[in-house]
Amino acid sequence: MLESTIAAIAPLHEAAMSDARELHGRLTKPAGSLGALEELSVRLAGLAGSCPPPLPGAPAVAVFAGDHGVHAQGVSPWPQEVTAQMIGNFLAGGAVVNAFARQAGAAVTVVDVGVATPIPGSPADPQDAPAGGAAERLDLAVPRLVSASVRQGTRDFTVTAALTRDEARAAVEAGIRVAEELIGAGAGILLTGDMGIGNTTPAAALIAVFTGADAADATGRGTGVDDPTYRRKVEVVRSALERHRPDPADPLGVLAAVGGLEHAALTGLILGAAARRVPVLLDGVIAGSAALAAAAFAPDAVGAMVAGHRSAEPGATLALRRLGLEPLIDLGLRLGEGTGALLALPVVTGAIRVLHEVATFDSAGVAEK
Ligand SMILES: O=C(O)c1ccc[n+]([C@@H]2O[C@H](COP(=O)([O-])O)[C@@H](O)[C@H]2O)c1
Ligand SMILES: Cc1cc2nc[nH]c2cc1C
Repeated sequence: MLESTIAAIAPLHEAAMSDARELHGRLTKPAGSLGALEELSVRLAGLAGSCPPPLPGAPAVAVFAGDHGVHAQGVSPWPQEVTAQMIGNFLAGGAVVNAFARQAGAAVTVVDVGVATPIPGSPADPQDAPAGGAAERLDLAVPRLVSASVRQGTRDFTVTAALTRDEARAAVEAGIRVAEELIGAGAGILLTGDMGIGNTTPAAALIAVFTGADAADATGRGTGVDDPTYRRKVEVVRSALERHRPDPADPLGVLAAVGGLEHAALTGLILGAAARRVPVLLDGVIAGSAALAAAAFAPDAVGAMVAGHRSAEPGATLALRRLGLEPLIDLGLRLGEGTGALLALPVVTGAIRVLHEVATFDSAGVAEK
């Protein structure tokens, strides 16, 4: 499934992009006056293979959740149980992602790919929970839980590989499956979300591997760690890179060695969206690390990616720079959950709406310079 998804990812459609550039030149605005929105709309025309590209109807945010063996190294001030507790909060509609999703009109799907403790309000054994199944229709009112657990948290990658290659592949394929379900249920744009106490540590390790950055430059303060914890976090990332020496040309091996289940699943979501030529709006540093893995699997997948925002986490900027993506908003957010992507959604829709609705100089009778 991973191989066939990668094989389906193709370059942007050049003719649709030149049509979009030409149309921009005829719309009633000075050329280039919509800044980055113009190039974004051109790229989305190339992704859709048509000009104008479709308005991104039925937005869907997928929040992938997992726990991390490396949490045992004291890299986060928060207890691991908060991952499961926050899932309970997402399902009850009480988290920031829910507030922003309601504002944006986006459906919320929470995907357990590897949570270590019981999810409040859910069957004790996630294996007993009903399988996610295709959402018949995207329901905006009720957040949905998909149980796709690969294992209950990763192993501590300062001791051994976080995942086996088979586990990493299962998580990537779970993400591909979610992309296919959401697109099958009518989603015109996917948004990435994540929840996992400790997950900024594997994100930093992945970003260091794929960009070649030093551990100290790729590592940030996550939920807000103090100086001693930050120094320990940098050393944890550095020692994991030295222990595993992951090969950036082998993304599955990198995800297995120093990744996380939600990072791997997000990689799959991005690949699944790119294969179906549906845009995927990236949230913060965890999405950035997954996007690097997706680009290592399939360089053309970058054509489907839109950077929602610049997370305050320094690795996010390194990842976006490597991918050649400019973030749409830069508000110092570092929450995750998909919040930055949701805030950026109207910017993406606006960029496309211009190509649908704005009059030309000719049709509006406005004189050109
Ligand atoms: O999205 C981001 O860039 C981001 C930056 C810092 C923290 N987070 C969130 O905070 C959690 C991880 O932080 P930490 O300090 O436990 O590694 C996890 O649930 C992420 O969704 C997310
Ligand atoms: C409360 C809390 C909410 C979050 N949302 C995403 N990551 C999070 C981490 C914490 C600690």
